[in-house]
Amino acid sequence: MPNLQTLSQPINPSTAIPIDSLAETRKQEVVQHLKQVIEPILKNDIVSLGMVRNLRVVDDYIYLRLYIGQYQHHLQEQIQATLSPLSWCKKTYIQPCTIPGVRTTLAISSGKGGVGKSTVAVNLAVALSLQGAKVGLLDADVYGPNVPQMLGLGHVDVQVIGTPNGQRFLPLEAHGIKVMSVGLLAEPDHPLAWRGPVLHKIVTQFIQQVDWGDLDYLLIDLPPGTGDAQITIIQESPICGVILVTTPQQVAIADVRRSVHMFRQVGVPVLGVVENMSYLICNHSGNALPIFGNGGGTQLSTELRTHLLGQIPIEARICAGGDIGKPLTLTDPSSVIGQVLTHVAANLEATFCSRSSLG
Ligand SMILES: Nc1ncnc2c1ncn2[C@@H]1O[C@H](COP(=O)(O)OP(=O)(O)OP(=O)(O)O)[C@@H](O)[C@H]1O
Repeated sequence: MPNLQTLSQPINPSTAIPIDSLAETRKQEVVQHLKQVIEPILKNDIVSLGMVRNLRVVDDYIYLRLYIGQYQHHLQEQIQATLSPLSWCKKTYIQPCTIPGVRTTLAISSGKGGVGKSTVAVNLAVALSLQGAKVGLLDADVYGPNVPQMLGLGHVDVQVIGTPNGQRFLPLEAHGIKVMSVGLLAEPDHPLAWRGPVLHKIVTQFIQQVDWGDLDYLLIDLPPGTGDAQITIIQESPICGVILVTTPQQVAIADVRRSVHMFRQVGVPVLGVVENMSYLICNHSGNALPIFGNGGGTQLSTELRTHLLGQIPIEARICAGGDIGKPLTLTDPSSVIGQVLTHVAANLEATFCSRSSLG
């Protein structure tokens, strides 16, 4: 183990190189080596994919967290092999972070509340499921957990079961999608008044302690914004990418910009932006009316060099579908939201294609 005392000494007398600067140089060297490890399905290196986090070099030892899905454990051996030529490195400690049974974890996020993040999450889960994927939806929106209602689930007591790995929450099921929500852990109609370390502990347990079985995709519906809760969830989950939801108006766009910077700082790839409530089709003229402004999603995706994944109109049936627990993508896949999210789901399948390429 490294001599932790050296951390408090700014100078290594033998080399006269400041310890901090030596560690930083070594860290950069490690990063360059790690960039040679390519994830075979995503065809990109594990650093750019945000799979390596909390990388530290202490003395002659390397520590890192590796955020992986089920079936990516082989990357650990590759990392060890890639780092073995570093002559100064006595040992690499890899802490694998995974959600048991889950191949691909994706987050749905928004800069501000009420823009339709949960609506998109629920309908995207349905679209993926209609394409044959096994899908789970984790409603981690501690400020407004609406997913159970949007999928027609009333307030049911969550069952806890014993597994070889300890006690686990049993997810509910709706329309073929496995569902777990922070809202189910609280009294109905009561706010979830968790803050600081308590919030951190509960959210961390919540992410790790659900018995999902085998899933191709776990979608995490994040709380809106860039506060403590979001950062904890992002840091504790093996999220492979995030889809941001916004409305076209400038205040919403400004908040999404902040979110994108947060994700990039933590190293989570932003897959693209879905613009919701983009326009309203006028019953009389049939024209598209840009109620919340025009071009915000396009402007944002150009500015932040990310993709505009689709534009969803304001439609009463989307709202009604959420209220009665029957997502419009399920009841009318040819609706605009159905088409947009089917297209997004097909792109996700093409990118993460877990079923076709892995056993
Ligand atoms: N395209 C749309 N057309 C009509 N109504 C919509 C549309 N998208 C969302 N809604 C409605 O807007 C409301 C807010 O949507 P939703 O709960 O999905 O937003 P959210 O961003 O997840 O909110 P929160 O931040 O509170 O979690 C809901 O009543 C939903 O049915």
